[in-house]
Amino acid sequence: MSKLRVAVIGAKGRIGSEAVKAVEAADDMELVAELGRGDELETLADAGAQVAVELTHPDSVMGNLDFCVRHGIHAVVGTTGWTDERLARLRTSLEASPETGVLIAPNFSIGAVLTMRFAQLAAPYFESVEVVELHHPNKADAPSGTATRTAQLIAEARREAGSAPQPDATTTALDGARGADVDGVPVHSVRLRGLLAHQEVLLGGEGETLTVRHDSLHHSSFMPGILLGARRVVSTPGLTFGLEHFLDLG
Ligand SMILES: NC(=O)c1ccc[n+]([C@@H]2O[C@H](COP(=O)([O-])OP(=O)(O)OC[C@H]3O[C@@H](n4cnc5c(N)ncnc54)[C@H](O)[C@@H]3O)[C@@H](O)[C@H]2O)c1
Ligand SMILES: O=C(O)C1=N[C@H](C(=O)O)CCC1
Repeated sequence: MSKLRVAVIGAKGRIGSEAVKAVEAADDMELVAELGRGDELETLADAGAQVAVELTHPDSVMGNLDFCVRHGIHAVVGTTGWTDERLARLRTSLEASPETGVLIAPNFSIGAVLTMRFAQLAAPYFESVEVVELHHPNKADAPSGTATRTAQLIAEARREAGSAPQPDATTTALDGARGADVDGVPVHSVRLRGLLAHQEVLLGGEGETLTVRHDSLHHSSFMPGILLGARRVVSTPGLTFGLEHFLDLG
């Protein structure tokens, strides 16, 4: 069977360099291009890439995806900073290339995907829910893509269950003290040397609390998700948001 021809954009970065090694080590894949900042995107087409793994920066991702979609190159995207407006632009460009698939995964680690699912399940059963995400200080965006998605899923679950607004008697607060408001869920961002990517979802009810915590301790935690994404995206046209759609979580 022929190998899947995979390119990595952002190949010299923290996660990109790990992705290069993971693709090289995968028996069913061939690494056909490694692009860094300033490299010509035409290289992707010249190399015959079927899938581009996009791991760059929120300022770069839209241009890179625009090229991929226009050239029918499927994409697996880990870069964060997604807004409704950006997603709408991407959906519009995909309409002109209906056979192309793009997977955007706020987090490729199975533990983080499960954290999101557990939080979503638990959220309607507790009065209070807050998200704390903790990352290395070189991260460009806050809150993290994972925390933003987690908060959105929590808010959706609470809306569907008809949950009351969260109790919060705060009338005086320093700017930022109560975190960012994502769909009514407070999200707090910590940036600390020594950390990689961590998240806690704190849930509180009468006389009890529940904490769901996930820690990515090494970039290798993201690799099985990236490889799975590359294998699946080639037969999944259109936009898929979240790795959970490629996992059988029941
Ligand atoms: N979804 C996930 O599971 C996951 C996990 C880790 C990181 N990330 C995200 O991936 C992105 C990269 O993270 P990082 O920690 O590796 O950052 P990084 O700064 O270490 O690496 C990014 C690399 O991309 C390069 N780059 C920037 N613009 C480019 C362009 N136009 N073309 C080619 N290369 C370009 C940079 O020079 C750099 O080498 C961030 O958005 C981060 O949040 C996602
Ligand atoms: O290191 C990063 O940057 C990460 N970004 C993603 C996010 O914003 O959620 C995933 C975890 C690592």
